[in-house]
Amino acid sequence: MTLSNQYREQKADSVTTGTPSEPDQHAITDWSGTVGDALIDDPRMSTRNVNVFYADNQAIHDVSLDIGKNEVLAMIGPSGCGKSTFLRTLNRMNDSIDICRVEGDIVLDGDNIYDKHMDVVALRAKVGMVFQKPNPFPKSIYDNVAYGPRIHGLVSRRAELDEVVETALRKAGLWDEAKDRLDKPATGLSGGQQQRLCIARTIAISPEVILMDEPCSALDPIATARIEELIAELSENYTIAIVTHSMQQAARVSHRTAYFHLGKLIEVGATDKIFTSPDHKLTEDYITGRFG
Ligand SMILES: Nc1ncnc2c1ncn2[C@@H]1O[C@H](COP(=O)(O)OP(=O)(O)OP(=O)(O)O)[C@@H](O)[C@H]1O
Repeated sequence: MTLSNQYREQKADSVTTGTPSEPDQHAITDWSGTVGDALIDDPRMSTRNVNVFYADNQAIHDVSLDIGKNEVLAMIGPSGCGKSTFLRTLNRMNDSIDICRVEGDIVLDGDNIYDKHMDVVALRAKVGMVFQKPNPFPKSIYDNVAYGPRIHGLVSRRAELDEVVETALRKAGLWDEAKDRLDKPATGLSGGQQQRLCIARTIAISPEVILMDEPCSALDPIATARIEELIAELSENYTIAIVTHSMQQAARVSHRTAYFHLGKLIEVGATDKIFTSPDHKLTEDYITGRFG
């Protein structure tokens, strides 16, 4: 066989199999389970043997992970590894995707959140979510924050509602900037202020857990720093799980870090350890920038 024919055959082979002719250094070859401290004592939320499918495509493989009380857990990993999919299972946001199927146990306060008797509206009040792009309602600043307490019937009198709104805005670090314009449209706030408003909206219904899916990706460095400070303050009262593409951000804000790769939870541990001496080669390759 001539060299050029050999090359053509190799290339055809790599195209039909979808794999490069060199072995993929980042494939998971010797899978023997998650490395590190995925399970902890007295967690706020527990997930066991979670598998997630989009039709026939399995996006999450057998993930078992606990999230502690007053803990900030960062989820990192290359694009498409399943971070957002896993995060969204924690308050059943995936329910809105017809082709999505979740298997396994996810427990909050002793209840499996996928139990058929689970009240999903009540669940989402306990497990709130902040999205990548700030998404205030087209209403006033006040009404954005008051919306949740009103629909969940948490307050009966206007004075009580005023107090809930003020407390949530204070906790979200937005009170001083917003107090003189509470009746103005929320869409008039800057991007960073809108994201803090969305955090205030989440806090206003007293959740136990706050899920954050790349909450700073649409923000400038100053607004990002403000949200990161806020995450540290909020962790005194809430459990926070955050998906981030920024390893610096994960290192700055989280107590524990979970590294996902091709839908598997490769390694979990104290953030300092994950970023200085990870045990798994794939974690090391990712945090040292060899891929991702
Ligand atoms: N709505 C959907 N329908 C079908 N497949 C989906 C859907 N959402 C995600 N997936 C698939 O699930 C896998 C994991 O995607 P996911 O968005 O959870 O990854 P990710 O790690 O959060 O990625 P990124 O960092 O790029 O946001 C990918 O293969 C993706 O194509």
